[in-house]
Amino acid sequence: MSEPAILVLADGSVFHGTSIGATGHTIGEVVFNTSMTGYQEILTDTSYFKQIVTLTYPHIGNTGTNPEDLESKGVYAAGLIIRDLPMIHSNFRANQSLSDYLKENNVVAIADIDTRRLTRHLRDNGAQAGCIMAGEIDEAKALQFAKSFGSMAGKDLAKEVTCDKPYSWDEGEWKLGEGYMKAPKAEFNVVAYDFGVKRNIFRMLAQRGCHLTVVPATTSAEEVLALNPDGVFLSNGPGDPEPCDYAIEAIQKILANKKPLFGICLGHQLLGLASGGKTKKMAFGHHGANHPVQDLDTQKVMITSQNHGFEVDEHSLPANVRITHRSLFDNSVQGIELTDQPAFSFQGHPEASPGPHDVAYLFDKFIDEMRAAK
Ligand SMILES: NC(=O)CC[C@H](N)C(=O)O
Repeated sequence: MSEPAILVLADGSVFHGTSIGATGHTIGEVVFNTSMTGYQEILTDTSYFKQIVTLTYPHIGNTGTNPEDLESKGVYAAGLIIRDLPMIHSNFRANQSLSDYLKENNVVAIADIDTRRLTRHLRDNGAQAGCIMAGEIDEAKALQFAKSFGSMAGKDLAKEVTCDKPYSWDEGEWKLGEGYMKAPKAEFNVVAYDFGVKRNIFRMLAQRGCHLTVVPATTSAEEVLALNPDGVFLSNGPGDPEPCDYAIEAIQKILANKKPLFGICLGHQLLGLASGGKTKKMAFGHHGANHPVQDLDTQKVMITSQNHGFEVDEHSLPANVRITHRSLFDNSVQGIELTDQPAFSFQGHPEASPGPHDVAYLFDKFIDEMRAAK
Protein backbone atom coordinates (compact mmCIF):
# COMPACT_ATOMS: atom_id res chain seq x y z
CA MET A 1 0.00 0.00 0.00
CA SER A 2 1.42 3.35 -0.92
CA GLU A 3 1.48 6.05 1.68
CA PRO A 4 -0.23 9.43 1.30
CA ALA A 5 1.73 12.60 0.59
CA ILE A 6 0.93 16.30 0.25
CA LEU A 7 2.49 19.27 -1.42
CA VAL A 8 1.86 22.60 0.27
CA LEU A 9 3.02 25.86 -1.34
CA ALA A 10 4.01 28.90 0.70
CA ASP A 11 0.87 30.71 -0.50
CA GLY A 12 -1.27 28.01 1.13
CA SER A 13 -2.17 25.94 -1.98
CA VAL A 14 -2.49 22.25 -1.11
CA PHE A 15 -2.21 19.19 -3.37
CA HIS A 16 -2.99 15.67 -2.15
CA GLY A 17 -1.20 12.70 -3.69
CA THR A 18 0.77 9.53 -3.10
CA SER A 19 4.31 9.10 -1.79
CA ILE A 20 6.71 7.50 -4.29
CA GLY A 21 9.96 8.17 -2.44
CA ALA A 22 11.26 8.49 1.10
CA THR A 23 8.96 9.31 4.00
CA GLY A 24 9.40 12.58 5.88
CA HIS A 25 9.39 16.07 4.46
CA THR A 26 11.44 18.29 2.19
CA ILE A 27 11.39 22.00 1.39
CA GLY A 28 12.65 24.04 -1.54
CA GLU A 29 11.67 26.34 -4.38
CA VAL A 30 9.06 24.57 -6.51
CA VAL A 31 9.79 24.84 -10.24
CA PHE A 32 8.43 23.04 -13.30
CA ASN A 33 10.42 21.32 -16.04
CA THR A 34 8.80 20.46 -19.39
CA SER A 35 11.27 17.74 -20.51
CA MET A 36 9.75 14.47 -21.71
CA THR A 37 12.93 12.50 -21.00
CA GLY A 38 15.98 12.73 -18.78
CA TYR A 39 14.44 12.56 -15.30
CA GLN A 40 17.56 10.94 -13.88
CA GLU A 41 19.81 13.66 -15.32
CA ILE A 42 17.40 16.25 -13.90
CA LEU A 43 17.38 14.70 -10.41
CA THR A 44 21.20 14.57 -10.34
CA ASP A 45 21.73 18.06 -11.84
CA THR A 46 23.49 19.94 -9.05
CA SER A 47 21.82 23.18 -10.17
CA TYR A 48 18.53 21.82 -8.74
CA PHE A 49 19.97 21.88 -5.21
CA LYS A 50 17.21 23.25 -2.89
CA GLN A 51 14.63 23.10 -5.69
CA ILE A 52 11.66 20.74 -5.86
CA VAL A 53 11.10 19.74 -9.49
CA THR A 54 7.66 19.26 -11.02
CA LEU A 55 7.76 17.32 -14.28
CA THR A 56 4.96 18.36 -16.60
CA TYR A 57 5.22 15.26 -18.79
CA PRO A 58 2.56 12.97 -17.26
CA HIS A 59 4.29 9.57 -17.23
CA ILE A 60 7.60 9.57 -15.44
CA GLY A 61 9.61 6.47 -14.57
CA ASN A 62 8.87 4.35 -17.67
CA THR A 63 12.53 3.57 -18.28
CA GLY A 64 13.55 3.13 -14.64
CA THR A 65 17.00 4.30 -13.58
CA ASN A 66 20.50 3.08 -14.36
CA PRO A 67 23.96 3.52 -12.84
CA GLU A 68 25.30 5.60 -15.78
CA ASP A 69 22.99 8.56 -16.38
CA LEU A 70 24.21 10.65 -13.46
CA GLU A 71 25.24 14.28 -13.79
CA SER A 72 26.88 14.35 -10.34
CA LYS A 73 27.58 11.99 -7.46
CA GLY A 74 23.90 11.64 -6.52
CA VAL A 75 20.50 13.30 -6.35
CA TYR A 76 20.63 17.05 -5.71
CA ALA A 77 17.01 18.04 -6.40
CA ALA A 78 15.24 18.60 -3.09
CA GLY A 79 12.18 16.62 -4.19
CA LEU A 80 10.16 15.37 -7.16
CA ILE A 81 6.54 15.96 -8.18
CA ILE A 82 4.92 13.90 -10.95
CA ARG A 83 1.49 13.01 -12.27
CA ASP A 84 1.77 9.29 -12.83
CA LEU A 85 4.34 6.62 -12.02
CA PRO A 86 3.99 3.57 -14.32
CA MET A 87 3.39 0.22 -12.64
CA ILE A 88 6.35 -1.33 -14.40
CA HIS A 89 9.48 0.15 -15.91
CA SER A 90 11.23 -1.32 -18.92
CA ASN A 91 14.58 -0.52 -20.46
CA PHE A 92 17.65 -2.62 -21.28
CA ARG A 93 19.88 -0.30 -19.26
CA ALA A 94 17.65 -0.06 -16.17
CA ASN A 95 18.71 -1.72 -12.94
CA GLN A 96 16.09 -0.14 -10.67
CA SER A 97 12.65 1.47 -10.64
CA LEU A 98 12.37 5.23 -10.17
CA SER A 99 10.55 4.74 -6.88
CA ASP A 100 13.27 2.44 -5.48
CA TYR A 101 15.92 4.90 -6.68
CA LEU A 102 14.17 7.78 -4.89
CA LYS A 103 13.86 5.75 -1.68
CA GLU A 104 17.49 4.63 -1.83
CA ASN A 105 18.61 8.24 -2.30
CA ASN A 106 16.31 9.47 0.46
CA VAL A 107 14.34 11.77 -1.86
CA VAL A 108 10.82 12.77 -0.79
CA ALA A 109 8.57 12.63 -3.86
CA ILE A 110 4.87 12.82 -4.67
CA ALA A 111 2.75 11.40 -7.52
CA ASP A 112 -0.95 11.46 -8.44
CA ILE A 113 -1.39 15.21 -8.19
CA ASP A 114 -2.73 17.49 -10.92
CA THR A 115 0.59 18.74 -12.28
CA ARG A 116 -1.22 20.87 -14.88
CA ARG A 117 -3.00 22.82 -12.14
CA LEU A 118 0.28 23.20 -10.27
CA THR A 119 2.22 24.30 -13.38
CA ARG A 120 -0.42 26.90 -14.30
CA HIS A 121 -0.29 28.18 -10.74
CA LEU A 122 3.51 28.54 -10.87
CA ARG A 123 3.36 30.08 -14.33
CA ASP A 124 0.79 32.66 -13.24
CA ASN A 125 2.25 33.44 -9.82
CA GLY A 126 5.95 32.62 -10.25
CA ALA A 127 8.07 29.90 -8.69
CA GLN A 128 7.62 29.77 -4.94
CA ALA A 129 8.69 27.77 -1.92
CA GLY A 130 6.90 24.56 -1.05
CA CYS A 131 7.00 21.49 1.15
CA ILE A 132 6.31 17.85 0.26
CA MET A 133 5.34 15.76 3.27
CA ALA A 134 5.08 11.98 2.92
CA GLY A 135 3.89 9.36 5.40
CA GLU A 136 2.52 11.13 8.45
CA ILE A 137 0.88 14.30 7.26
CA ASP A 138 0.34 17.56 9.09
CA GLU A 139 -0.91 20.24 6.71
CA ALA A 140 -0.35 23.19 9.05
CA LYS A 141 3.20 22.10 9.73
CA ALA A 142 3.89 21.63 6.02
CA LEU A 143 2.72 25.20 5.39
CA GLN A 144 4.98 26.45 8.15
CA PHE A 145 7.95 24.55 6.63
CA ALA A 146 7.15 25.91 3.15
CA LYS A 147 7.08 29.47 4.44
CA SER A 148 10.38 29.02 6.28
CA PHE A 149 12.31 28.51 3.00
CA GLY A 150 12.13 32.14 1.85
CA SER A 151 13.31 33.07 -1.65
CA MET A 152 16.07 31.70 -3.87
CA ALA A 153 17.18 35.31 -4.41
CA GLY A 154 20.20 36.05 -2.25
CA LYS A 155 21.16 32.39 -1.67
CA ASP A 156 24.79 31.50 -2.44
CA LEU A 157 24.55 27.74 -2.98
CA ALA A 158 27.56 27.20 -5.26
CA LYS A 159 29.75 27.31 -2.17
CA GLU A 160 27.70 24.47 -0.61
CA VAL A 161 27.89 22.02 -3.52
CA THR A 162 31.39 22.62 -4.88
CA CYS A 163 34.21 20.06 -4.47
CA ASP A 164 36.44 20.19 -1.33
CA LYS A 165 39.73 20.06 -3.17
CA PRO A 166 41.10 20.14 -6.73
CA TYR A 167 40.97 17.01 -8.86
CA SER A 168 41.73 15.93 -12.44
CA TRP A 169 39.14 14.80 -15.00
CA ASP A 170 39.90 12.62 -18.04
CA GLU A 171 36.66 10.69 -18.68
CA GLY A 172 35.22 11.11 -22.18
CA GLU A 173 31.73 10.89 -23.65
CA TRP A 174 29.34 7.90 -23.49
CA LYS A 175 28.92 5.50 -26.39
CA LEU A 176 26.39 2.68 -26.76
CA GLY A 177 28.12 -0.64 -26.04
CA GLU A 178 31.23 1.04 -24.64
CA GLY A 179 29.96 3.24 -21.83
CA TYR A 180 32.10 6.24 -20.91
CA MET A 181 35.16 6.32 -23.13
CA LYS A 182 38.69 7.16 -22.17
CA ALA A 183 39.36 10.67 -23.42
CA PRO A 184 41.94 11.13 -26.20
CA LYS A 185 45.39 12.53 -25.44
CA ALA A 186 45.05 16.03 -24.06
CA GLU A 187 46.13 19.04 -26.08
CA PHE A 188 44.91 21.76 -23.70
CA ASN A 189 45.15 22.35 -19.98
CA VAL A 190 41.89 23.78 -18.72
CA VAL A 191 41.14 24.89 -15.19
CA ALA A 192 37.44 24.35 -14.49
CA TYR A 193 35.63 26.07 -11.66
CA ASP A 194 33.16 23.65 -10.06
CA PHE A 195 30.15 25.67 -8.91
CA GLY A 196 28.03 22.49 -9.02
CA VAL A 197 29.03 21.07 -12.36
CA LYS A 198 27.15 18.64 -14.58
CA ARG A 199 29.56 15.88 -15.52
CA ASN A 200 28.72 15.81 -19.21
CA ILE A 201 30.31 19.24 -19.57
CA PHE A 202 33.63 17.78 -18.40
CA ARG A 203 33.16 14.72 -20.62
CA MET A 204 32.59 16.87 -23.70
CA LEU A 205 35.63 19.03 -22.93
CA ALA A 206 37.79 15.93 -22.26
CA GLN A 207 36.60 14.32 -25.50
CA ARG A 208 37.80 17.42 -27.35
CA GLY A 209 41.31 17.13 -25.97
CA CYS A 210 41.16 19.02 -22.67
CA HIS A 211 42.86 17.85 -19.53
CA LEU A 212 40.81 19.36 -16.74
CA THR A 213 41.98 20.52 -13.35
CA VAL A 214 38.74 21.02 -11.46
CA VAL A 215 38.93 23.55 -8.62
CA PRO A 216 36.58 24.54 -5.77
CA ALA A 217 34.31 27.58 -6.22
CA THR A 218 36.33 29.76 -3.86
CA THR A 219 39.72 29.19 -5.55
CA SER A 220 41.49 32.52 -6.10
CA ALA A 221 42.53 33.84 -9.52
CA GLU A 222 46.16 33.67 -8.41
CA GLU A 223 45.89 29.92 -7.72
CA VAL A 224 44.18 29.35 -11.08
CA LEU A 225 46.70 31.42 -13.05
CA ALA A 226 49.60 29.68 -11.26
CA LEU A 227 48.48 26.49 -13.06
CA ASN A 228 49.17 28.30 -16.35
CA PRO A 229 45.97 27.09 -18.06
CA ASP A 230 45.29 27.38 -21.79
CA GLY A 231 41.72 28.29 -20.86
CA VAL A 232 39.40 28.64 -17.88
CA PHE A 233 35.92 27.15 -17.66
CA LEU A 234 33.08 28.37 -15.36
CA SER A 235 30.50 25.70 -14.57
CA ASN A 236 26.77 25.76 -13.99
CA GLY A 237 25.51 25.67 -10.41
CA PRO A 238 22.62 26.31 -8.04
CA GLY A 239 21.36 29.46 -6.35
CA ASP A 240 21.68 33.18 -7.02
CA PRO A 241 24.87 34.24 -8.86
CA GLU A 242 24.95 37.71 -7.31
CA PRO A 243 26.16 36.78 -3.80
CA CYS A 244 29.09 34.75 -5.26
CA ASP A 245 31.41 37.77 -4.83
CA TYR A 246 34.52 35.55 -4.39
CA ALA A 247 33.94 34.06 -7.87
CA ILE A 248 33.11 37.40 -9.49
CA GLU A 249 36.35 38.87 -8.15
CA ALA A 250 38.39 35.89 -9.34
CA ILE A 251 36.81 36.02 -12.82
CA GLN A 252 37.64 39.73 -13.10
CA LYS A 253 41.31 39.00 -12.39
CA ILE A 254 41.33 36.08 -14.84
CA LEU A 255 39.78 38.33 -17.50
CA ALA A 256 42.51 40.91 -16.87
CA ASN A 257 44.95 38.13 -17.81
CA LYS A 258 43.17 37.64 -21.19
CA LYS A 259 42.94 33.84 -20.85
CA PRO A 260 40.30 32.21 -23.09
CA LEU A 261 37.22 31.74 -20.94
CA PHE A 262 33.95 29.84 -21.37
CA GLY A 263 30.97 29.83 -18.97
CA ILE A 264 27.77 27.79 -18.85
CA CYS A 265 24.58 28.78 -17.01
CA LEU A 266 25.68 30.00 -13.55
CA GLY A 267 29.11 30.47 -15.19
CA HIS A 268 27.44 32.63 -17.86
CA GLN A 269 25.71 34.73 -15.22
CA LEU A 270 28.99 35.13 -13.30
CA LEU A 271 30.79 36.26 -16.49
CA GLY A 272 28.00 38.84 -16.95
CA LEU A 273 28.47 40.08 -13.38
CA ALA A 274 32.29 40.09 -13.61
CA SER A 275 32.04 42.17 -16.82
CA GLY A 276 30.08 44.84 -14.97
CA GLY A 277 26.54 43.67 -15.76
CA LYS A 278 23.70 42.68 -13.43
CA THR A 279 21.52 39.61 -13.02
CA LYS A 280 17.90 39.36 -11.94
CA LYS A 281 15.43 36.71 -10.79
CA MET A 282 12.96 35.46 -13.42
CA ALA A 283 9.31 34.74 -12.59
CA PHE A 284 9.44 30.99 -13.14
CA GLY A 285 12.62 30.59 -15.16
CA HIS A 286 13.39 28.21 -18.00
CA HIS A 287 13.44 24.48 -17.27
CA GLY A 288 13.03 22.13 -20.21
CA ALA A 289 14.63 20.35 -23.13
CA ASN A 290 13.13 22.00 -26.20
CA HIS A 291 13.59 25.74 -25.77
CA PRO A 292 14.29 27.58 -29.04
CA VAL A 293 17.33 29.84 -28.86
CA GLN A 294 18.67 31.90 -31.75
CA ASP A 295 22.34 32.36 -32.55
CA LEU A 296 22.26 36.03 -33.57
CA ASP A 297 25.40 35.74 -35.72
CA THR A 298 24.12 32.94 -37.95
CA GLN A 299 20.36 33.45 -37.39
CA LYS A 300 20.16 29.71 -36.73
CA VAL A 301 17.52 28.54 -34.27
CA MET A 302 18.62 25.75 -31.95
CA ILE A 303 16.66 23.41 -29.73
CA THR A 304 18.27 23.73 -26.31
CA SER A 305 18.08 22.35 -22.78
CA GLN A 306 17.51 24.95 -20.11
CA ASN A 307 17.56 25.15 -16.35
CA HIS A 308 17.79 28.59 -14.85
CA GLY A 309 15.82 30.92 -12.60
CA PHE A 310 18.05 33.99 -12.95
CA GLU A 311 19.08 35.87 -16.09
CA VAL A 312 21.62 38.44 -17.22
CA ASP A 313 19.93 41.84 -17.46
CA GLU A 314 20.68 43.06 -20.98
CA HIS A 315 20.28 46.73 -20.10
CA SER A 316 23.07 46.46 -17.55
CA LEU A 317 25.73 45.21 -19.97
CA PRO A 318 28.71 47.46 -20.71
CA ALA A 319 29.78 48.36 -24.26
CA ASN A 320 32.41 45.62 -24.55
CA VAL A 321 29.85 42.83 -23.99
CA ARG A 322 27.72 41.82 -26.95
CA ILE A 323 24.66 39.57 -26.89
CA THR A 324 25.21 36.49 -29.07
CA HIS A 325 22.09 34.41 -28.34
CA ARG A 326 18.47 35.06 -27.38
CA SER A 327 15.58 32.92 -26.19
CA LEU A 328 12.74 32.86 -28.71
CA PHE A 329 10.30 32.24 -25.85
CA ASP A 330 10.85 35.56 -24.08
CA ASN A 331 13.76 37.23 -25.88
CA SER A 332 15.96 36.96 -22.77
CA VAL A 333 19.76 36.93 -23.06
CA GLN A 334 21.06 33.42 -23.77
CA GLY A 335 24.66 34.12 -24.70
CA ILE A 336 27.24 36.87 -24.38
CA GLU A 337 30.74 37.48 -25.67
CA LEU A 338 33.38 40.06 -24.80
CA THR A 339 34.35 42.08 -27.84
CA ASP A 340 37.94 42.72 -26.73
CA GLN A 341 39.10 39.25 -25.64
CA PRO A 342 38.25 35.54 -26.05
CA ALA A 343 35.58 35.15 -23.34
CA PHE A 344 32.02 33.95 -23.96
CA SER A 345 29.19 32.16 -22.23
CA PHE A 346 25.85 30.44 -22.77
CA GLN A 347 22.79 30.44 -20.50
CA GLY A 348 21.38 27.05 -21.56
CA HIS A 349 23.04 23.65 -21.46
CA PRO A 350 25.12 22.82 -24.56
CA GLU A 351 26.23 19.56 -22.91
CA ALA A 352 22.71 18.17 -22.60
CA SER A 353 21.51 15.67 -25.19
CA PRO A 354 17.75 15.18 -24.91
CA GLY A 355 17.82 14.27 -28.62
CA PRO A 356 19.17 17.41 -30.30
CA HIS A 357 22.86 18.29 -29.95
CA ASP A 358 22.40 21.70 -31.54
CA VAL A 359 24.55 23.72 -29.15
CA ALA A 360 27.57 21.38 -28.90
CA TYR A 361 29.46 23.67 -31.31
CA LEU A 362 30.15 26.05 -28.41
CA PHE A 363 32.63 23.51 -27.00
CA ASP A 364 34.43 23.59 -30.37
CA LYS A 365 34.46 27.39 -30.23
CA PHE A 366 36.23 27.27 -26.85
CA ILE A 367 38.79 24.82 -28.28
CA ASP A 368 39.36 27.09 -31.31
CA GLU A 369 39.90 30.09 -29.04
CA MET A 370 42.44 28.18 -26.91
CA ARG A 371 44.26 26.99 -30.06
CA ALA A 372 44.40 30.57 -31.38
CA ALA A 373 45.74 31.86 -28.05
CA LYS A 374 48.50 29.20 -27.76
N1 LIG B 1 21.83 25.57 -14.24
C1 LIG B 1 22.38 26.63 -13.68
O1 LIG B 1 23.61 26.80 -13.64
C2 LIG B 1 21.44 27.57 -13.00
C3 LIG B 1 22.04 28.90 -12.63
C4 LIG B 1 21.30 29.62 -11.54
N2 LIG B 1 21.31 28.85 -10.33
C5 LIG B 1 19.87 29.90 -11.97
O2 LIG B 1 18.94 29.29 -11.48
O3 LIG B 1 19.64 30.73 -12.83
